[in-house]
Amino acid sequence: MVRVVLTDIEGTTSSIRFVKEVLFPYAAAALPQFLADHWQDAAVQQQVQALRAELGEPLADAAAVNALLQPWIEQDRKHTVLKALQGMIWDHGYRSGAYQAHMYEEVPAALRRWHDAGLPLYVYSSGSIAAQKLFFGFSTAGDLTGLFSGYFDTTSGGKREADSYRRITAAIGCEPDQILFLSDIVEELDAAAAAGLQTTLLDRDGLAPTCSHPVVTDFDRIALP
Ligand SMILES: CSCCC(=O)C(=O)COP(=O)(O)O
Ligand SMILES: [Mg+2]
Repeated sequence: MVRVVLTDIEGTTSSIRFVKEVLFPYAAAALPQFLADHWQDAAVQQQVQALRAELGEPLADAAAVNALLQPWIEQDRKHTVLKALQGMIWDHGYRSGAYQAHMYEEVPAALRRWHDAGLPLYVYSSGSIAAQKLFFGFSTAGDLTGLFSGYFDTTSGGKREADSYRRITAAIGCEPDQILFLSDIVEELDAAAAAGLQTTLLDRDGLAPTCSHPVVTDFDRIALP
């Protein structure tokens, strides 16, 4: 019996295209100036320190960090530090009205329906928790953050690792098989299933590979209220 819904964002609630063609280019263009302007900020220095500790590189100035991260944006690296910095940069874009986060048409009503039926809703995305809150706060369907009970990002672990789903299950405080995880990536669903979660693949383009998970094209085809 499903008691909790845990959803991915990119390719699941929202189009991959919005993330890759709007958010990532905005972050890439703004990153050099953002790092220069906010180099002394504690939140930025915390991320730079994490990079130095991981890579053993001096990363002495904003230009060095920018040179490191630009290829990571290009490669869509799901690195926690990159995701944290992207979230800080997107804040300005959302608040200035440069863009709104895309939602597939049926998603807001389905989320509201599930929420109103008493199902707690959670997000698990590679985007930072701050970026997730912005995403649902400034969406094409308005502010949807009131529908969610919590958010998880890669500080809980990578989305293709079963242990991440075990940590999330413990944080939510229910049995694993009471959680339905929604994603467009088979490897993420495989990891969730290995941790005992129920799973459903969102196949937005009808191109999904054969897999062991239930497959639907949109949220209205998920067997929930
Ligand atoms: C919610 S922030 C924008 C999306 C993002 O940066 C990202 O990496 C999306 O990854 P997901 O795990 O939602 O596929
Ligand atoms: Mg996804």
